[in-house]
Amino acid sequence: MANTADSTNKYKRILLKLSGEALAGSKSFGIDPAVLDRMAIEIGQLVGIGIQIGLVIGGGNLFRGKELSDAGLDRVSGDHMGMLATVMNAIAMRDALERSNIATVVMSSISMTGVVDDYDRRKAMRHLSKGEVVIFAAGTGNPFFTTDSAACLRGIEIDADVVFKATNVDGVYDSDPRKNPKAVRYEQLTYNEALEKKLGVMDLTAICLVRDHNMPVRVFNMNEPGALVKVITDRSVGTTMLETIDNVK
Ligand SMILES: Nc1ncnc2c1ncn2[C@@H]1O[C@H](COP(=O)(O)OP(=O)(O)O)[C@@H](O)[C@H]1O
Ligand SMILES: O=c1ccn([C@@H]2O[C@H](COP(=O)(O)OP(=O)(O)O)[C@@H](O)[C@H]2O)c(=O)[nH]1
Repeated sequence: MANTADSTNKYKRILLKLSGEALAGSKSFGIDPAVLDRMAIEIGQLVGIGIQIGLVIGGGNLFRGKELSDAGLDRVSGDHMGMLATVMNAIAMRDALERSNIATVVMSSISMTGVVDDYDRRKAMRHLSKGEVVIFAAGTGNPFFTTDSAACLRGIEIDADVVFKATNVDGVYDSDPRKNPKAVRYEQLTYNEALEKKLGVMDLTAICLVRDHNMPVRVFNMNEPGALVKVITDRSVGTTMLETIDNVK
């Protein structure tokens, strides 16, 4: 793993996963420019304190392969559309970051010459080392995967200290908090517990990947202003998924 930075900075390099839905804000489809700008400002605050950021953005605000397939489309075609949706979100985020004067590169798992760069791990590492934000678009490039898996994969590849999954709930609960108001949030949770209990906050493929490579994951709510800086500086925010429970406070 990348070395942690000085004592004021717990993390040197992170992989941040934003769901596509988060970009839609209060709308059910598309991109809310105000949300994009808020996220760009928060990402800029982390860049400002020297944290290197790899970003994976979902596509659920535009297309999801499973939903298209439920509506009658071929699943692989639907997944291709879902991956292209993540590229559109990545371009929108690059635009917002660059308007905030944050150097940003989009690297796609599916070639799109002249629009975004191809994914190349070594080039990505060089951009990150220079303090540029790298947005990894088009998921893993393969159908039947999710952008959570892509985030875990890229996080491991770029030697991130941690994968942050920004979502619309406050962390991982013992059951779905949107269905069970009495659900209890975990502060920490082992990968195996999440797998055994089939906790639905992240797909099982992604959890197996982080477990096998011992990559910590922190799940937190991005809907409140300042959430990103808070989760970086306060370890009690959200839920940390890791190999064994760590009692050091
Ligand atoms: N045990 C759980 N803890 C937390 N969230 C859960 C759990 N089980 C299911 N969920 C659901 O997971 C969702 C967050 O996952 P996310 O990937 O951001 O959304 P989506 O799957 O809609 O793209 C929440 O909206 C929540 O309802
Ligand atoms: O490696 C990947 C990543 C994503 N997708 C497709 O892209 C869609 C959008 O990604 P996701 O559902 O993970 O977005 P999020 O829920 O995070 O917004 C998925 O539903 C899949 O159809 C895919 O086929 N392979």
